[in-house]
Amino acid sequence: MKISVIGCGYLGAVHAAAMAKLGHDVVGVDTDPAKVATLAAGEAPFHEPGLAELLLDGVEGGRLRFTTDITETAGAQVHFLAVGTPQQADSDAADLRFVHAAIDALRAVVQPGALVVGKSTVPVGTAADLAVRLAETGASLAWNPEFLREGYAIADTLTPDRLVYGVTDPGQAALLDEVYRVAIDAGTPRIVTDLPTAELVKTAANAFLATKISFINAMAEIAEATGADVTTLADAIGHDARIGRRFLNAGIGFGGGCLPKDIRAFTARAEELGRAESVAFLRQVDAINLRRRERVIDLSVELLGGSVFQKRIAVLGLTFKPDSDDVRDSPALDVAARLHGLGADVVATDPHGIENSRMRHPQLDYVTDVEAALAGAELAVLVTEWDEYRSLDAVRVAELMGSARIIDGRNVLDVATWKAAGFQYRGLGRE
Ligand SMILES: NC(=O)c1ccc[n+]([C@@H]2O[C@H](COP(=O)([O-])OP(=O)(O)OC[C@H]3O[C@@H](n4cnc5c(N)ncnc54)[C@H](O)[C@@H]3O)[C@@H](O)[C@H]2O)c1
Ligand SMILES: O=c1ccn([C@@H]2O[C@H](COP(=O)(O)OP(=O)(O)O[C@H]3O[C@H](CO)[C@@H](O)[C@H](O)[C@H]3O)[C@@H](O)[C@H]2O)c(=O)[nH]1
Repeated sequence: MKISVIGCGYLGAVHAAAMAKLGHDVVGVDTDPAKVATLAAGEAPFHEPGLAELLLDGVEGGRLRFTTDITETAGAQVHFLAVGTPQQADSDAADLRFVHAAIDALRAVVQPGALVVGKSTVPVGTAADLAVRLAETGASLAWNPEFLREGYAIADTLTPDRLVYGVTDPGQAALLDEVYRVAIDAGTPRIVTDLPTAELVKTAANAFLATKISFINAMAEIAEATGADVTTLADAIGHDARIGRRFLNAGIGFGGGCLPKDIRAFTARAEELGRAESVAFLRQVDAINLRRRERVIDLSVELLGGSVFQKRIAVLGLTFKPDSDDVRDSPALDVAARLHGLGADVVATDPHGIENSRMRHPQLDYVTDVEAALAGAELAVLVTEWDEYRSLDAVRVAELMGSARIIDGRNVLDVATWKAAGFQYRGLGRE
């Protein structure tokens, strides 16, 4: 099938490459010429395991190309919309200007009978507005929200947990079944519903995930006040299948290009709908999450005897999670910048996040080698749980550092081992 993908950032690049892998004839469109040049060369513009191989395979196989010219999408039967929906600069609401620009551009080229399929995360009600804007073209609109996780994006796209179609007629669902034939034949559950439900499924899923993380981080705050251990607590409640252990890892909290902005946009949309109280708890979810970053700063001050000023601190991790180079709303980068702001001599390291961090915070010192970051540091702060930081040898780290102090901002180190190596250890909600 001929498919176009409008917007080839994180979601769009992965989706285009995956659609080509499924045998479709795919053209990806983006307004950023540098990104298009990279993608057209079969290279990944960001770090995502497996993406580069998939892109190269598609481009060399002739099933995948990229362009800045939207008129090249004219023959497509299905146009996926994957442009960004960031938080507005001056409010919590989603900025829909890229969605509107893409729909306006598509209006001029889309053929009657074609299907435009929204994948971006949008406030509930957006799709119905867009359908009206498209009506005169003879094309129709469906919504097919995306649930991929960075770091697992390829597998999540090729073999998703579920497919959700928001449609206005059964023919749209049949066409989407053809797009996802491989997953459908493999038994992937598929939920066919209306436009607002499909939009809301996505928003609700991210709100739930964020709430689960803030719930365990709230328990971490109580654990800190009582000497309880939040990791043991998570293990214990997680054995209850109704609760489940996943997404109960306490630490410095959630970041990234999705959960933080999506819960804020949901709150803003609920206010517009006159339903502010229904999701008022999401303000608490956000506040708990941001307080965990403060906690790392407070612990740093405490461990360093009352001030971080001119103290050398090694910050291990910059990305919002491992296996990604994404530093959008990253708690790790935020902690590094705040410590620097307090006058600490911060040396930050990350396997893949330095380039993107430097663009946002050029004032920080970055080193690629973790041992170089640790050398002579008075405090180490582990804030992204990359495997190479989880597996650090405590005795070797103690030798490298001037003094053995560590904050485990992701609760991934073995407390007994680090204490045995002489460390003053602080986790979040434990020890
Ligand atoms: N990143 C994820 O893991 C993920 C997962 C699920 C859903 N989402 C949602 O998908 C959407 C995209 O997220 P992202 O992380 O890929 O964002 P992104 O910022 O990485 O990518 C957006 C891309 O759209 C391009 N663009 C903007 N306007 C355009 C236009 N008019 N025509 C063509 N291209 C245009 C930009 O140049 C950019 O490359 C958001 O709504 C996000 O919430 C993202
Ligand atoms: O127990 C946990 C689990 C996650 N996190 C943090 O939560 C954030 C988000 O993690 P994750 O959800 O794995 O990353 P994303 O790639 O942002 O994926 C989320 O956002 C996407 C965009 O909407 C959705 O498609 C995904 O389903 C949803 O999981 C990261 O900072 C993690 O460190 C925790 O602090 N504790």
